[in-house]
Formats: sequence, structure tokens, C-alpha cells
Amino acid sequence: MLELDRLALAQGGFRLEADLALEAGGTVAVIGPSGGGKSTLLAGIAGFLAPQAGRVRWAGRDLTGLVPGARPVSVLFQDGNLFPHLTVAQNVGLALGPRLRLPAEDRDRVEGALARVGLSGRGGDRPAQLSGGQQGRAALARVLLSGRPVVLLDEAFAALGPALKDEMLDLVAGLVAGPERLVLMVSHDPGDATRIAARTVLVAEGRATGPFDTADLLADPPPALAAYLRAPDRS
Ligand SMILES: Nc1ncnc2c1ncn2[C@@H]1O[C@H](COP(=O)(O)OP(=O)(O)OP(=O)(O)O)[C@@H](O)[C@H]1O
Repeated sequence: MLELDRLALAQGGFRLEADLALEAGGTVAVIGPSGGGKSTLLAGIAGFLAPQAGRVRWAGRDLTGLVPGARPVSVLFQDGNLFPHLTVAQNVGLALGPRLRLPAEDRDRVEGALARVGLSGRGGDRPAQLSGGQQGRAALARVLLSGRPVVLLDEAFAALGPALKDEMLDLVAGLVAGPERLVLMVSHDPGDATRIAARTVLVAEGRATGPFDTADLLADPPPALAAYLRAPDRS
């Protein structure tokens, strides 16, 4: 379980409070108005942003004082998930540590992770030789190989076309979001939440609240979310 215990996060003059708990297993969508604090929330969980108050716990372990690399957390952003000068295999292998020359056993594990995301035999390529969707798959392979149970996706697939994005979401639901893991997915598209996230956290008006049943929340949204969902351009 991920616990955000009376957490208070601040960026400049912006302040976000969160006091909620999320059971492991499956995907939780994070939705809310632009500038509402979704990325701030993920930064607080990942450890990029130290809280003003409160604790972050995973499986009962207090993560609050830990640097990002020491947390059981993987993060995927919209861009910049792969180092362009490294091969795909080296990028994926970073999940096992900072070494670029991996022992044979680890090379096998990298190849196994690539196979799971449909990239068998592409380990020697550079990221630029892969399509956008394939780059997303390679980043997911690194998440899988890292074995870190909390996976944060911050608009990770927003740049992909609708069909490719759905493919990536299904890959997340099928491969990443196992019973021991928790995937938190920021998205501007309520359809993403409906597709793979049974639960949703709402981030609006300075608070992260929930989790709510996704279908219930979208069927009867509170005013701040309703106004956002009605907006013609939610990006
Ligand atoms: N580095 C920063 N310094 C000062 N203020 C910041 C910083 N980063 C974010 N903010 C402010 O914090 C607030 C929340 O931003 P955040 O990026 O968390 O929102 P968001 O919900 O992820 O937005 P979007 O959906 O547009 O990506 C905004 O008002 C933003 O201007």
C-alpha cells in the first residue's frame, strides 16, 4: 500500500495536500485541471520534491527521507526516458545498475525484458532507430527489469497517436500492473483512465483526493473536474 500521510508539497507559491492510501495491484489514474498539481504529486512520491510536512510510505516503509534512486519507484515522463547515445539494451540494462558492460547473465535478463515488450533483437539499436511506440516499449522494459513496485507515468504516452497510445496502455495493464505493483498514471484523457484504471485520484483545488471508482467519478464529477472535462482543449 502507498500511503500519503498528511503530505504537504509546495512549488513556488503553489501548495498541494494529500492524505490518502492506495492499495497495491493495478493502475490508478491521476486526473484534474491543468496546473492542479498532478506532476507535483508524482514528484513528491518519487522524491524529486521534499515535502513541507507529512510522510510517504510504501508497504509500511517510510520513504520520506530517501533520495529518488533509493526509493522503490520508477518514473516515466513524456520525453527523455532513453539516453540517445546508448543502445536500447544499455538503456534497459540501466535498471540493473550504472554499468554499461553487463555480464552475460544480465544481458540475458535485458533480452528477456525486451522480448516481453515485443522488441526482441532490437537491443543493439539506438533509440533514434526505434519508432515512438517502440521507444515507449523500451522504456517499459527498463521499468519491468527494475522490479521497482511503484511505477509513475507522467503523461508518458501523450505524444503517441490514439491507437499506439491504447496499445501502450494495454501493455501497462497487462505487463506492468501486477498484483504486487502500483501504477500511478497522470493523463489528460479520461478515456485512458476508463481503459485501464479502475481507481482514480483527483487533483484539484490544492488537494489530492480519492481513490474514487473511475466510472463513478466520471459519471458524476465534482464541479472542478466537471469544468475541466467540459473544456474544449484539455492539454
Ligand atoms: N518549479 C516550479 N516552481 C514554481 N512553481 C511551480 C514549479 N513547478 C510547478 N509549479 C506550479 O505548481 C502548480 C502545479 O503544477 P503541476 O505541474 O504539478 O500541475 P499539473 O496538474 O501536473 O499540470 P499540467 O496538467 O498542466 O501538466 C502550477 O501552478 C505550477 O505553476
